[in-house]
Amino acid sequence: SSPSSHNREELETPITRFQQYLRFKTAHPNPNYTAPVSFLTALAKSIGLVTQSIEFTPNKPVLLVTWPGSKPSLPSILFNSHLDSVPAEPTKWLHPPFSAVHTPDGKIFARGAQDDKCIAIQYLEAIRNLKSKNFIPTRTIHISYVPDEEIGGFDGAAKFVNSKEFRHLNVGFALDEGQASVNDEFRVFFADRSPWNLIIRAKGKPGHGSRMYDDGAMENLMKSIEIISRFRESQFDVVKAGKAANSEVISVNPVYLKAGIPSPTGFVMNMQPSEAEAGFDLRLPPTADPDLMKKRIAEEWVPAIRNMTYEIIEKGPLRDHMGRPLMTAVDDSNPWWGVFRQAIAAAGGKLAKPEILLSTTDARFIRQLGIPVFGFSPMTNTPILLHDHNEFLEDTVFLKGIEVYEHIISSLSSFEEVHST
Ligand code: MET
Ligand SMILES: [Zn+2]
Ligand SMILES: [Zn+2]
Repeated sequence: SSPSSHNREELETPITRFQQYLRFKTAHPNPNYTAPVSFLTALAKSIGLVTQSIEFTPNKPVLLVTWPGSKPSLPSILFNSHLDSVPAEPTKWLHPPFSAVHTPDGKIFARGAQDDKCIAIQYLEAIRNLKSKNFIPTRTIHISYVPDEEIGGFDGAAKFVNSKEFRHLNVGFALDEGQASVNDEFRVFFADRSPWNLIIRAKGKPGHGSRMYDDGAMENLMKSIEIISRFRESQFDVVKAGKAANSEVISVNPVYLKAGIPSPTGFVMNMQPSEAEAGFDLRLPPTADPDLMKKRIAEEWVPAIRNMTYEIIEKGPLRDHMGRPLMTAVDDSNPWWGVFRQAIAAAGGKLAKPEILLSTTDARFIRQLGIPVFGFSPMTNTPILLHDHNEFLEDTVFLKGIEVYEHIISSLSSFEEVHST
């Protein structure tokens, strides 16, 4: 090869490959999927892995990377990550969010550094290292890179897991993204909370801004907001009293308000509008009763007598194919739990008590099939910055994660005792 390409190879490291992947503009509402899929395909091929790109929705590819095992009849292990990112507000960042600046103190700044482009590259780098140590997997290892997780996954993971292609993978156990840990213990997640979007629309009597009267649209909406705030406080109090983790209660947060009569300078100030709308992000832990929640919304939060309508958009399943809450067992009934725990120990890591994830991932679609899944992103001593400004990951944490996945991949793929799921 030419001297310049030789130099380039020497300059390429796991960190620079991570930076390259971070630079693709994968933020919604217009994520670029083509470029990162080409990049990952080339990277996987350079390691000697098999790749396949499938479009279940036009222009929304799922990239599947495979390392065949020596006993391909055994259920396989799947490592999932999503290609897309949430948007970033560049003016509020120290470094441009898609520049992947590596600072002298070792931080790599980028939207997606934690959520979840780190694991995308770590999976491949771990396999590269295992291959160079001549490790032969027993079970087949698959990596999936899916689109649209951040907007619900319906054109991504949801379609993928319900495809014949997915059935043919014969997945016995899967890992998906987790969340950073602020201390030195790795966190592992056995369930997600399920997201609901609640939209409340109020109608009411319009009138002069100076008048106080009943049944105005704003008045009606504000009453709902007050009642919802009290529910929010009751849930938060349980957390503050130390009786439950944040992820074990029902959260509800207002995410938008829409009302008022626009004027060239802002809003008309002396008119009470006849329509008002508010949007809420709700998250239900797997133990929550969805019917009770719906009754509460209908009877307490948005009673029809107050001239309001509402819409609940359930963004994903709450129960599996057997009607059970979507939770992966973290005891001896799940043999993968022991294998996973031992792999973390072998990597010199400490594991925190298994948790429910505060937010939501594509893992819920895989769990719905009855396949055990853990959420796991190896980031210790790291502030939790997903969806925040100045998202970063430290180089040493990223590199340690590769080592952790080497242990995980080798342990899981060598585990032979479970012959069916
Ligand atoms: C609304 S589906 C999940 C999207 C994103 N991962 C979240 O937790 O908000
Ligand atoms: Zn994510
Ligand atoms: Zn996210």
